Amino acid sequence: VEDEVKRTLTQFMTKLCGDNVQHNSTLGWKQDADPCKDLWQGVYCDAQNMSIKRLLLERLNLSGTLDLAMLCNLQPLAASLTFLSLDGNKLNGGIATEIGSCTQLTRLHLSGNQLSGDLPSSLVMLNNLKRLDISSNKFSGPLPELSRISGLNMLLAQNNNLSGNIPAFDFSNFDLFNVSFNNLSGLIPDVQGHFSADSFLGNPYLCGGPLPKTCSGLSESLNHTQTSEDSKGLSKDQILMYSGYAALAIVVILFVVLKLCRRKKGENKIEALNGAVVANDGGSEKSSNVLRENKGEISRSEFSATSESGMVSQSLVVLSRPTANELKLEDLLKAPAELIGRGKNGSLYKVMLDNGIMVVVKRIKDLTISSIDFKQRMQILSHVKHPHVLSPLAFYCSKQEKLLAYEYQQNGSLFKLLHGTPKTLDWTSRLGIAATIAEALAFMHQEVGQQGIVHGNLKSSNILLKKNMEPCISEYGVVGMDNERSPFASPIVSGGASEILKGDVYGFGVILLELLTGKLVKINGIDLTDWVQSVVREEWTGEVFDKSLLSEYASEERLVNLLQVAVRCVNGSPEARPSMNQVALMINTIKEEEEKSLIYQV
Ligand SMILES: Nc1ncnc2c1ncn2[C@@H]1O[C@H](COP(=O)(O)OP(=O)(O)OP(=O)(O)O)[C@@H](O)[C@H]1O
Repeated sequence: VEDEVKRTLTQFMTKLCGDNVQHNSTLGWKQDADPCKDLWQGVYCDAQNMSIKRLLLERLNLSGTLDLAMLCNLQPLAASLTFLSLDGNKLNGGIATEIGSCTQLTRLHLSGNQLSGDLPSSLVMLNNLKRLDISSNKFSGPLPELSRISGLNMLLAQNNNLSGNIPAFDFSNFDLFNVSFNNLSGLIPDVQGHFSADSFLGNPYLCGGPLPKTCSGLSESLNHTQTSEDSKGLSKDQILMYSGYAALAIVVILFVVLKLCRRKKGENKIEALNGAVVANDGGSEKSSNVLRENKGEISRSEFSATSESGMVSQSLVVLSRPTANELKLEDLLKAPAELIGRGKNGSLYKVMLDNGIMVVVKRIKDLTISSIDFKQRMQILSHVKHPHVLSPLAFYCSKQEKLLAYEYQQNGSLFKLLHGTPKTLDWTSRLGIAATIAEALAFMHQEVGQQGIVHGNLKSSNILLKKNMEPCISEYGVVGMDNERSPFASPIVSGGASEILKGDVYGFGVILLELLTGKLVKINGIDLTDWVQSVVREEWTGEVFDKSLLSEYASEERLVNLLQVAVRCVNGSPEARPSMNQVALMINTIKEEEEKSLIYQV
């Protein structure tokens, strides 16, 4: 790496460290070392041309100043940097206009700092940007016209001080969008059913769907209110408007009270129903009905789906639209169900709905999790979408019964693909699955891991194959809902979060071993992990690999590279395991090498 780049990076880090002058050398960022060849923490390079691709400096207690101008003014860096993450530090400063020169950036993550000032309009020049996270800072001023960045699929800007209108985004492009708890105003552009009120809450002057507040007359009075902020007295219009609100509030309160009274009645019936279900669990096998008993007693209206995504209620809460738009608890109650699994976390039913859609319903076995925790967890998970993580369609929660509905994946699981017959999974597909799952898991760890929501039960039967045979992780966050020390019980995880995440890293390592060896996790009582480790110790590494991979001439070098990643993941001590982010990067490098070699072969 060129001296100029090294110098700029060390200066950039010195500024990030602020008063903590020792910090940059403990992170290995030394002028006399090489960022790509030596161990500079958080620096990831392109192995081919030794250029800096990613700077991932999350949660390192950096309390200095962010100087993006320094980084983006240096051509070689600006031309290579694709991912910059400084989440969860205590950085000051802002986003400099020069950010517009870092044109290769696909991800910019700055959440959880003390950054302030306006967002520069040069952000719009980042044509490659896909994910922007500036949440939980002190940014102010308007949102730039980010709608002009066509590939942007995530914008997290919640918990700032942003003002002005929301640009006219095409929300169908977004997996994640949140601007809640700012000072934004005006009409929300059409979200086309993609996001719920949660993404916009806490902006007193924002109006229109999906917020319950309509815009009629409000924008006008709002402009008026904002321009005459200093004037003490209320205008006639404002008095009218506020009295209108007061009347509306009274009507809403009356409505809620009425609803609660009616629901109380309904609840008793549901509890009775659940009692029957729980009691029936042991006996119901094939072609039973998940929740059929007593259904005659229940009137239709009491089971209508809650229309607000993520709202807490006794009825079915629909999380995923449009797939589950019409899904009602009643539909699940009356549909024929087939028991397809009884794992340690509960039973799994395949349910054919009236409209022909097939869903699976997981009945969570452990009922010690409180309904509040369960609902809260579902709320959080419903906002975190990744194309390779299966989101629940809906959930149901009462004291005695917790259900989760997912779309049925007819192509089965990775377990079946690897261990069923015929075995058809070639090396390129296995490497592709490993890379996709690693990236999806790294994403989930980044988005919800710090809140203690991990997969908790990662295994090949929980990796499902979608219609296009692409893999996805199912049942993310279902485990760990039970015991009292559940990470979720104390969302403020201090220092323990990464430990919890390392359980998933282990589970992922075992999946890698299954992909590489083609063997079951337990064969005649012998643990696959122990077996692989003993064979590798004896230096018979070649013996480990699935014979079918060797016979298709898969590169042994890359098999060994992937095995090394797997062995690091299943290390006995959690702290020695890499993070999922590091795992994803390592596997991507192996995959890129594989792809290059294929091009040469052609
Ligand atoms: N959405 C789905 N579509 C199709 N098959 C599924 C779906 N979810 C799970 N399965 C499959 O159904 C079977 C039973 O699933 P279940 O979750 O009960 O088993 P498990 O993973 O062994 O148990 P547990 O997760 O409780 O430890 C597994 O083979 C799994 O791959």
